[in-house]
Amino acid sequence: MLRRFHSLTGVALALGLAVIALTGAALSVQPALDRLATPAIVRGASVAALAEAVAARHQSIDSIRKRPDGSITVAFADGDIAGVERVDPATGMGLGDYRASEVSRFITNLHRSFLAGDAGRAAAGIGALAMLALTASGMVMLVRRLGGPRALFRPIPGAPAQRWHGALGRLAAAGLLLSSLTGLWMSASTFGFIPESEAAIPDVVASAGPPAPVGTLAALKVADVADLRELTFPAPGDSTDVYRLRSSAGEARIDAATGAAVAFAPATTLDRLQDLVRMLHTGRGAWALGLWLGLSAATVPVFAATGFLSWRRRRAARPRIARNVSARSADTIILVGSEGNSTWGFAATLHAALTAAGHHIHTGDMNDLAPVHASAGRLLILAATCGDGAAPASAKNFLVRLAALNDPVPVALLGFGDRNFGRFCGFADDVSAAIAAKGWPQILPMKRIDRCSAQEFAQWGHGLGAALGHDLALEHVCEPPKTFALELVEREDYGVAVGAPVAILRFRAPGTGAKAGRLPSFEPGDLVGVLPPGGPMPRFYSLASAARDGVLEICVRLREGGLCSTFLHALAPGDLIQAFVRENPAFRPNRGSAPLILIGAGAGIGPLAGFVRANQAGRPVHLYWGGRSAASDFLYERELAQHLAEKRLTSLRTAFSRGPDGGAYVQDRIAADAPRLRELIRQGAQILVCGGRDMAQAVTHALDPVVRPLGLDLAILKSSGRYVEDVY
Ligand SMILES: Cc1cc2nc3c(=O)[nH]c(=O)nc-3n(C[C@H](O)[C@H](O)[C@H](O)COP(=O)(O)O)c2cc1C
Repeated sequence: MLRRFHSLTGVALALGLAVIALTGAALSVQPALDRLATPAIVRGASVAALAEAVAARHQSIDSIRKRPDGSITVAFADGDIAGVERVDPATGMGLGDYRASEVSRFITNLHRSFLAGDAGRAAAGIGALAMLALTASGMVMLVRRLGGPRALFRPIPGAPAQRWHGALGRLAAAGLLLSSLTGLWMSASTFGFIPESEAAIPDVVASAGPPAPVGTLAALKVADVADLRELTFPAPGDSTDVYRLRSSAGEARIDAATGAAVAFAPATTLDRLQDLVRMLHTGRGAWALGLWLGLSAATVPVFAATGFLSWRRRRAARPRIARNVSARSADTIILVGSEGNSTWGFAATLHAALTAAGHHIHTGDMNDLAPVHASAGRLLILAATCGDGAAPASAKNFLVRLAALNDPVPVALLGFGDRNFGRFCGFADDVSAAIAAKGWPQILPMKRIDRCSAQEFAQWGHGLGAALGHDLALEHVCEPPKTFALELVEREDYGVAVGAPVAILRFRAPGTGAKAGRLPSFEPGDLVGVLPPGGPMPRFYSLASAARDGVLEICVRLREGGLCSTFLHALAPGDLIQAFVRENPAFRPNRGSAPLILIGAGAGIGPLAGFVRANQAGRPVHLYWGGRSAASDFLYERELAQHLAEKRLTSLRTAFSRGPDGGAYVQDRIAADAPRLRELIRQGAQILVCGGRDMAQAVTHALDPVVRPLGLDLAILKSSGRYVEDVY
């Protein structure tokens, strides 16, 4: 709901908001430029002295004014010549004619009203309201996505556009909130929604005596130029007229003969508030604030672009759900937990079949679970599993939200997973346990779907139909992922002598010269899905290279009876495969310069070697890796030696299970290095683990006593993104 509002409002108003923000950013530079161009006003100079100095140079003075840019101007008449000049606030010396900048006036009008009068002013006001709502909703979404306010400064997962959108949001939110709130106030004030100041100054009668020199008037002697807004002189020759002094303290009438303040209306709280809001919006009188607001505003076009790209990407990746009614009017809610979107395809099929059977269906992310869903008759949850039994992206907050719900709803839960993983449908199991603990009624027992099986899905559909009292035929046709061709250009073979063949395979896009294809964008740790001939389901491998390396590199262990690994191991240079890339932002080094501890075994070294290769900043990187035999399967041996020499890799600890000294495992090296590792973790190190499940488990056992003395445990490190795994 919130995301829908944020996306649609952002997409609809992007252009208008970009105009307001860019003109605002341009205007924000003005206070800093003014500060450089205008002599500073030093507290302590009296208005009387300034007026006297100015009066000495002109026959008649209309007014002395402090402009919003901080300059002091004088409107004068010398015989037939009338004009406005800038003066030095300290001496009253003339600094030349005052002329407002046409450019600045144009930009101001564009900013305030799109050059379209009152209608434009109203549109600008609506723009300020939209900016406020977008900033607030964006921050709420980011906090939810990262797992709470304390996690707000964690690395943001997702595609580059999404990451930029969130990261800029964190930087610019405070400035944008301030600008939009104050802008909204000023708009409301323009249209009379905020009452005018009620302070009224009483009518006065002047003493009508001979006017005294302006420099001698007592009430002007105690008025400071720093507080001056405007001093209007009495009309020449009219002895009943008075001086009118507007200052930050209020408005006064001053007798031209006696110099006494004959009337005074102090500034009201509303006046002061108006002044404060204007200063906070424009930065006038606070140039550093102005620049900060301007920088925040300048990010808005980048927001518009990255937001639009993320929105288009989401729309393109997910099947369209036709006739998706609002949650409030639905009798059935379908919630989807998906990382790679295939579960969304199943949800679309289920949505269409139930709608055709006469139901009113609302389908959304599992993350969107809300109290309003309890008013629907039933909840159907389709939950995929990613990582090692972990929640997929669109379901990361589900369990927390579920815990906060009280009203029971009948539920049917369908898990999507792959039997080859250790925790088959592990996340759906967690959801099932949480629902059982709440005591919510179950429409059907939980079912697990292996590798997107359309038959198993259809069977579940029959069961659901029976529970609902009508037929339900779920005929789902799995959309094959869009693949591209890759050509093997190089392979290195290891481990044959120790009975564990592993190959490093390097691919590039086929074609040469002008016909050369381009690799899609990817980073080490992302996944490549390979479709083996005759196998409908892709097999995923972690990438050891980045697209900028010019090759797509993977490390593949030959598995007995493994369709895909057998296929890949049989490839010769020049052979083609069909593949697609899937981002895996959860398994990446955090940004920054904190040390990295990379731990892996066997083919798990692939992405770790990629992280080392990508370390151009000389960040401390420590690699722990386990193989079978140094002579047979020391993967990347030469490359790692070079990285050590180039300081891309700080240290390398290897363990070989068939070593001459009886053999050791990577967890043994960790245990032996406990003090060093503890110090690195104390310095904020991030740990990235890649390899088989057993190795990963042994590593957690070895690391636990390392981190405990620091008052940490692996769950804490995991929740803050400092312990991440890619386990298979
Ligand atoms: C990186 C990765 C990790 C996975 N981990 C598991 C797992 O731990 N348990 C499981 O049953 N399935 C696992 N799977 C399989 C997915 O759950 C399965 O392919 C599912 O259909 C994906 O649905 P989605 O495309 O909607 O995300 C994993 C898939 C990938 C790509």
